[in-house]
Amino acid sequence: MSIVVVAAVIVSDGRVLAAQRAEPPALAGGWEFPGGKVDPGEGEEEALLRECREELGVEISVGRRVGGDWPLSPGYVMRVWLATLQVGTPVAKEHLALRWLGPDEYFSVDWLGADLPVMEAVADLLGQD
Ligand SMILES: Nc1nc2c([nH]c(=O)n2[C@H]2C[C@H](O)[C@@H](COP(=O)(O)OP(=O)(O)OP(=O)(O)O)O2)c(=O)[nH]1
Repeated sequence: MSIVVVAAVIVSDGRVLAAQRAEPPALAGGWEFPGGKVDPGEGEEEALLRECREELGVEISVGRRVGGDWPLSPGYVMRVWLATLQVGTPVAKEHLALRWLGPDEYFSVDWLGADLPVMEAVADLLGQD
């Protein structure tokens, strides 16, 4: 069984939230979607809510799933959901920086390798709205 990493694509006013990793050194500086590993005994949606609270200080509503299992390093998969803000404004508690990316900026940050295809799928999904 792979370890599951959950990630939220928070969409607000047509922009998506990107977060710049602070660690580990191999990933620091790269951009990702907020999230993290599901704890033992924890549900995936529960983990997503917890990570957004811990990392951004916000409450989110979880929307539709983006794709299936996105490959990370061996033994890890990432599952991704669209989300909207319910309470609060995101603050970078654990990231180096946050950026809201409009449609013309989706590919303007240095996404982690695993995240580039996710951003492409998100662009397709949001472009259909
Ligand atoms: N959260 C997140 N992690 C990603 C993304 N893309 C990507 O390759 N990863 C990788 C980086 C990490 O190796 C792993 C997620 O681990 P994490 O460090 O964010 O998880 P966590 O908050 O539970 O961390 P910890 O408790 O182990 O410190 O997945 C992404 O978009 N979001």
